[in-house]
Amino acid sequence: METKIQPSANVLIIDDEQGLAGLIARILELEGFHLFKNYTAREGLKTLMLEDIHVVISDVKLPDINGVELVKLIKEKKPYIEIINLTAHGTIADGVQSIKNGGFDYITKGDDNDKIIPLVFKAAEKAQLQLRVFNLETRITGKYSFDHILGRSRAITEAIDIAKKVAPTDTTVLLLGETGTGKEVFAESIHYESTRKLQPFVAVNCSSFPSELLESELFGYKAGSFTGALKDKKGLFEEANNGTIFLDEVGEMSLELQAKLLRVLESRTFIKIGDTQTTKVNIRILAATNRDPQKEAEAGNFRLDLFYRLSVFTVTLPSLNERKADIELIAKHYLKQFADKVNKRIERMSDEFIHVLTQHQWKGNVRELKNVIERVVILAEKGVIGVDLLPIEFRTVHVDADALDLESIEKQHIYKVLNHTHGNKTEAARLLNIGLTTLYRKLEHYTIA
Ligand SMILES: Nc1ncnc2c1ncn2[C@@H]1O[C@H](COP(=O)(O)OP(=O)(O)OP(=O)(O)O)[C@@H](O)[C@H]1O
Repeated sequence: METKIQPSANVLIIDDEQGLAGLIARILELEGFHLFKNYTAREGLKTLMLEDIHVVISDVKLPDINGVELVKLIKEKKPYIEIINLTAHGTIADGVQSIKNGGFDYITKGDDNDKIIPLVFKAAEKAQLQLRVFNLETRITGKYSFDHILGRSRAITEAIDIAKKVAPTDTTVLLLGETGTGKEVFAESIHYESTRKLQPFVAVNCSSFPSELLESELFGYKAGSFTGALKDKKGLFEEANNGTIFLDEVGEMSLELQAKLLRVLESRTFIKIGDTQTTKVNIRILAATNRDPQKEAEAGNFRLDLFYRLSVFTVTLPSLNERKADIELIAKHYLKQFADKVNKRIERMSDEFIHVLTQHQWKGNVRELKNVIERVVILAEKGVIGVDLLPIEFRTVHVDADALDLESIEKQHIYKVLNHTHGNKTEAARLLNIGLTTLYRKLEHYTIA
């Protein structure tokens, strides 16, 4: 069967070695693909944000993030992109994990060179189709609108209502909330429900760059302004022109950079590194922090004037512990999503499972819950999800005031010790000063998995 691609299919190669990657790039260019190349996962993720990439070919061994893990990160952000991992000879496990993480396929370096062209054609065709569907969904049904934010509790619906009101305006919004509470999800929804929705949405995590690098990322530079600045480079503020820029972890910016950000907020102008003139942009600024900005300002880590500018309109997102009523609904949603993804038939979660989820202290909020459900779906072998699939730290015993008989206390104590050893039974038996077989017998007796 003949595979057809649009001449504009974009392929990003992420590899810190020149050899094979260079060769693949040349071959693919001859086939009509448009090539992008980065040496680290971090640079690659940035390219993905700015360009309409269809296929990523990534080495597994990258200097910053493992290429197999990168598959997950890319799929989370841009599910329509197809990823092919380059694995080393004899590391089949990496290839298998890559596909489990949502990768399109993998290629063993050196062995599979003849496979690469047909594979990239197939991946590009699939990705282009997916991108078309994605764009339609996004623009027509508003997939990134507030409707996909999960939760019916008062705490979250109030936050949604406030954010919906500010979305169509051009006002700067500061999103506050613990890690994993959905600040980026809210920022996206605000953008996609604004008049700028067909323009770029650029998200920058300010904590993932050292200060000087963040400055050049945000503002760009002129050729010759420092060693290595071979040609002019646009910064992210310029890339986001006419659209929205989301500055995540804004509280992590250095004080010097905060002063420059203040200028952008006040006049929508900035000076590129090495430039003598100002550049003007038309952007909406959304920012987020999981710190208390007032306290940070008082401690001298956050400029007070910047804080006032950013907090013209704040939206505070509730932690998951403050909206426990939503836990079951969110868990169900992700259970279905992950089960569909791996083609598993899962009927329901047991009552005990839901109870344990509701009792848990969710430090990582929705992100943590989502990860737990993904793990549970991978491990599930039956249609009903039980607590035995949860990590050990979830299976703490809730002390019932009436249950003070010796057996209950022994059960609680075993749980506690297992928690302490992160599930390591040999270590737990040693601490309990009993034999391993005895521990197993007790675990079976008390139905502790
Ligand atoms: N209300 C929600 N409904 C559905 N999914 C959510 C919700 N809140 C968060 N998530 C999911 O949880 C994960 C983390 O969300 P997000 O990145 O928006 O959090 P964050 O507050 O920006 O975290 P951080 O401060 O660590 O950057 C994402 O996968 C997101 O899809």
